[in-house]
Amino acid sequence: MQIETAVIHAGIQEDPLTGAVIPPIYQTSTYHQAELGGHVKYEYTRGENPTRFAVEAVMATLEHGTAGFAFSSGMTAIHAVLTLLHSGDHLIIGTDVYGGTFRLVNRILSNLGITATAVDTNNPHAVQEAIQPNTKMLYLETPSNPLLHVTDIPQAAKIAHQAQMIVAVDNTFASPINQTPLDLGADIVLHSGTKYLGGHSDLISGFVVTKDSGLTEQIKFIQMSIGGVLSPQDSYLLQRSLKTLALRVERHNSNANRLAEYLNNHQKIAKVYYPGLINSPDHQIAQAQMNGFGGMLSLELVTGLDTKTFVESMRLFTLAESLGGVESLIEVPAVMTHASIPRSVRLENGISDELVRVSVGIESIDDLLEDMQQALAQL
Ligand SMILES: Cc1ncc(COP(=O)(O)O)c(C=O)c1O
Ligand SMILES: N[C@@H](CCSC[C@H](N)C(=O)O)C(=O)O
Repeated sequence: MQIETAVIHAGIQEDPLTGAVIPPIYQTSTYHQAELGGHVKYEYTRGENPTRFAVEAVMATLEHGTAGFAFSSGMTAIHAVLTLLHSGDHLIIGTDVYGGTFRLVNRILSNLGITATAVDTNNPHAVQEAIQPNTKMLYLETPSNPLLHVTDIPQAAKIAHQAQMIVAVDNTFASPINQTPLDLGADIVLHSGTKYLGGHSDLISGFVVTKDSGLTEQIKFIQMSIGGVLSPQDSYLLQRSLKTLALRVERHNSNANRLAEYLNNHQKIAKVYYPGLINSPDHQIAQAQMNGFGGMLSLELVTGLDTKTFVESMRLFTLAESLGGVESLIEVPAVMTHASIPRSVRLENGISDELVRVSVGIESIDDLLEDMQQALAQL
């Protein structure tokens, strides 16, 4: 089944009670047991809920896995994956990951005896050198937030697997339409479902997808034990959103490509970060492992131009955190999404104070270009 069909049909079974073609919202915390200990599949909603199961099944299909797990946020999904690690374990993580992931690893996991080394995950020597006898996981984000760096997943996974490490990939920026990491060697794929999967900036959610039965059992146990599951209402909304994922991402891709080309040739722009640009250092790898280059780009203005005036001059691009919704957003990572990373670390990793990140929506590209043009003209 092609992915454009899977987003609509995967995981859908007619409701056995009514024949409803859309999975109903089972807004219940618990289920009647006909006899003591006599439940078959559904016992308590933290563990089992048909509406959540339906969206989990779609995500497993879209990511080419065997099991999906829906969480109340992307951070809860990431936390569930990192809970596979135990005290004394070591983790290798990309230098350019979402600020909240950095904070979780460096300020929460570190208190639990789990250590981490941040490296450029696209540098095989750096990954190899960071491996310690107790290294259990390689955690990648590709394309990365906010610099859109691309990691060669098969190459990184090969090195990690030689050392018996688990490879987890945050696929939020790509979405399963543009990239399926499990096909490229990853063991676990995870998402902030708040972004492209939800697609309408109206809910917070997270997903984990696995294919190995051992990892599936472990994540299932962690999800049920820690909780943080996606509610039935949000599971329904997410499932509804997924039906248009392929269409939306196609438009995000083409709008971002057009905008990146425009900005790349603009005299007031010093640098554009977008893997779809032929002059991007990430272009070749992106082309090899992605079906589309995504709807996210970052830029830097030429020295001396005021970033604040620029972002505040936008009319259609809303100044706000988050990404992946139908509407275009703009933000400054240093003071917004990545403010939780200490400045020195941020600068060392290439995230300047002036970096601007753009989430290109699905509006008319002509209107988006016009808005960008008028904002740049203010400088
Ligand atoms: C790449 C990436 N992963 C994970 C997260 C965390 O997701 P959430 O905000 O849904 O918890 C975010 C943003 O928040 C993100 O940008
Ligand atoms: N203030 C929040 C930051 C949310 S960032 C949301 C999203 N990942 C993005 O990159 O836009 C926090 O500190 O967690």
